[in-house]
Amino acid sequence: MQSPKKGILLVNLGSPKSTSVKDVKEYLDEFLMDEKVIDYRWIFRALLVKGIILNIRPKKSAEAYKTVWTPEGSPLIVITEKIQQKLQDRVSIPVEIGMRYAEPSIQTGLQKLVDKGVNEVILFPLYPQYAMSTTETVIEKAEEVRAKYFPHLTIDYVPPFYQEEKYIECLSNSIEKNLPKDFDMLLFSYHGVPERHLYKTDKSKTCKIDDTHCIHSNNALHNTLCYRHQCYKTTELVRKKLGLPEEKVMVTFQSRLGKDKWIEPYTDETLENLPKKGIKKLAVVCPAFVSDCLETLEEIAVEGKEEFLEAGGASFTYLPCLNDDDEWVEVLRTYSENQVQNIAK
Ligand SMILES: C=CC1=C(C)c2cc3[nH]c(cc4nc(cc5[nH]c(cc1n2)c(C)c5CCC(=O)O)C(CCC(=O)O)=C4C)c(C)c3C=C
Ligand SMILES: [Fe+2]
Ligand SMILES: [Fe+2]
Repeated sequence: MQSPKKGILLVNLGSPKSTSVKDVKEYLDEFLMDEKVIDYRWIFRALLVKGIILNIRPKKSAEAYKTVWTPEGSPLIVITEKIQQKLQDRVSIPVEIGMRYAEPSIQTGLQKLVDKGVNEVILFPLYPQYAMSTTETVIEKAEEVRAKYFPHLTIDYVPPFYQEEKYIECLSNSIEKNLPKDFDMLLFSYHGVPERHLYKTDKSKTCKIDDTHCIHSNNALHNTLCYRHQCYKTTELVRKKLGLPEEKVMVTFQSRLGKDKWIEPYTDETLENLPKKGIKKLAVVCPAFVSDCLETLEEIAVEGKEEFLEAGGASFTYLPCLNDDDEWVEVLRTYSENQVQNIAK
């Protein structure tokens, strides 16, 4: 038998190769044809994605990507690489990255680890909260790649860390560092998902009761797979850690696509309505994302700010994601270490 050699694979969502319409189209094709993202039967998904979305969206998305692109590439990839380097400096085993969509893919990342002699992988999906369109599709893809190309590899998955003590502490510290002294509300804007996705993964069959059930549920079967529950849980733990009153904190969901009902309240509608309710000084944080990306830098920090100020808001502060913050990298090291002892340098 081979002696075990461990390695870490950090997995994030992925970005297009470049901001060209062709590359954005190729990326969106792979992303939106994933049945865990658009969960229609293949024929209906293909009609919607290839027949409609890919004829309209790539041009608009490419323009949006151009506004956030850095000389080194997509912010999401560049930041994930920085996290990789910093984590590699702290552990004695190889660390690689893999993206669910586009390159460097999960297959590329696993191959790099295998080339370094790794036969036991700790795969870390960089999503604090579980969703069918994030954690679940990453695991499914990694298992597919493992079975096809690396049948002798063992993969351990780091579970969603939405309520883990060290993560909550780190997120709270980062918010505290960037939060202005004077603000009326701290808005937690999470990436949305179609409401139907919650029902699909809910083994307890209780999500359907209503939103408040999801938020306050103590049912472990429900809570481990309910994205809505986990977003509210992260928020509540951070709110308490920061000592903020309930009325100064709100949860919303951003980035919806298509005509289906997504989980509410929607970020864009809320940004328009808050000034009318006397909320003039707003701070916004996006904890579904560990690294800044198109959805935070363009949709929230630029578009969201504009919407809020045009609706009568006075100030809008976007609080950055954890990115390659040292305390966050240390949290990643600790959680990876929980899967395997003695990896610290
Ligand atoms: C953080 C968790 C994410 C969930 C949940 C999620 C669900 C989800 N997303 C789409 C559609 C799009 N998302 C897009 C970008 C995007 N999404 C996430 C994360 C989650 N998505 C990230 C980190 C990014 C940014 C990627 C980057 O390169 O910076 C896009 C592409 C951009 C655009 O055209 O607007 C789409 C489309 C669906 C349909 C969905 C749930 C079903
Ligand atoms: Fe998304
Ligand atoms: Fe739920």
